[in-house]
Amino acid sequence: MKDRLILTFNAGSSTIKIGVFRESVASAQPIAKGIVDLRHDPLVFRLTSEGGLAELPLKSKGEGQFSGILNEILGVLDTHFDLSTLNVTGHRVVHGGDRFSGPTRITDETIRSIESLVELAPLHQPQNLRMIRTLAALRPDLPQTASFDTAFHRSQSPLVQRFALPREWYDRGVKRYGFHGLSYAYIARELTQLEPERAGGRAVVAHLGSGASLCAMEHGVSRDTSMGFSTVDGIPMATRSGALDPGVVFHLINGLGLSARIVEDMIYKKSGLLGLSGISGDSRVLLESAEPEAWEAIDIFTMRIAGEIARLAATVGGLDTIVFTAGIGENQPAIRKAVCDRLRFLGVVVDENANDRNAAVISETHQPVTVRIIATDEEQVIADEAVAALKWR
Ligand SMILES: Nc1ncnc2c1ncn2[C@@H]1O[C@H](COP(=O)(O)OP(=O)(O)O)[C@@H](O)[C@H]1O
Ligand SMILES: CC(=O)OP(=O)(O)O
Ligand SMILES: [Mg+2]
Repeated sequence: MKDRLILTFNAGSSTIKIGVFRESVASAQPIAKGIVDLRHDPLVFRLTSEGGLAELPLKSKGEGQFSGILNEILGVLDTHFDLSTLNVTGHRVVHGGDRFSGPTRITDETIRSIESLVELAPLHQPQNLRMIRTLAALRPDLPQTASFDTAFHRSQSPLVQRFALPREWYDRGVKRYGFHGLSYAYIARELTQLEPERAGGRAVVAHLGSGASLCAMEHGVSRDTSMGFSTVDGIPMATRSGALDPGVVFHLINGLGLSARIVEDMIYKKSGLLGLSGISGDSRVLLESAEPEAWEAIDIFTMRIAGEIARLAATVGGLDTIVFTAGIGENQPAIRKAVCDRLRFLGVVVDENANDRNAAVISETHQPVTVRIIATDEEQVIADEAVAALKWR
């Protein structure tokens, strides 16, 4: 049988990640990965495959030229793989609202539903849609599927999903949805492989990337999460504030007369590590910096993460496992240690040697809480879901 290829697109707040997979009976087999960091100028497409790493400069500039970027990426991929054998393209779509509790094949009608959720995820949803539309224009006969970040959290109870607002708003969709679900689904799968009996038991997973959130799981099932209605809730991130007293927003808009758009832009794009440090939203830069503001930003970040882990442990009635994942979680020992040191009172004790080596288990043996590092793979989940969604029809 001729190879059938699957392409995945994951447009996050700062990067576009691409996966190339071969369809197989068991699951999608990865054959290449690519990334474009939208913060870089000029843009470079870094493609890793069996042949090694290729760094390919792109002509299109910045986020404004999204279709151009996508066109160039497809051109590059076509020279490496035979895209005529492409069977399906799977997309990460950040917000699925109440409508989508699992992956779906994309139709004009699903596009309209995804579009109606743009306001709820302004950093992501428009990019996800542009990807889908550009591909539909370039390859109208190619099936496309959507995998939703919100879907994994549909197992949460109304106790967790409700805001303490008048009840009618919940019925009108104003509730806590949660995000990074594709990453959490992957980690839940890995925990099940590692511990088939209990899948980590009562676990808190810390997905720390440019966007960052935490998820409390019981045996691999989502029970609570730090991101709520939108991707700005929870802990501070690279450029997002995280949870903020709504009184601050009223003050800025009603008291100081700033426009809602300016305040929104500040909260999503100029706050978090970037706003606190005044230097960078990239934790790698802050950890290298000698400026006190850089260290204060990191201290606030790790304190808020530890606080959220303690809250999430209360939702699931204790803590057996912490998992660190995504760019920061997988690669930055200093941040993991600072978080864990604040959680000693819960039985979290880090083995510094293991932590410095980014080992798979970084807690000391015979401690109540196992602390793990697991590299996440949203692309694998998108590819597997794409194959499944095609079969359902
Ligand atoms: N070795 C590393 N490689 C990539 N990112 C890293 C590394 N160490 C720390 N990071 C942090 O992780 C962030 C990217 O994480 P990632 O999970 O790829 O995020 P996203 O999907 O939101 O773009 C970067 O902004 C950076 O601050
Ligand atoms: C939901 C979200 O914040 O995604 P990302 O981390 O990819 O920006
Ligand atoms: Mg991401």
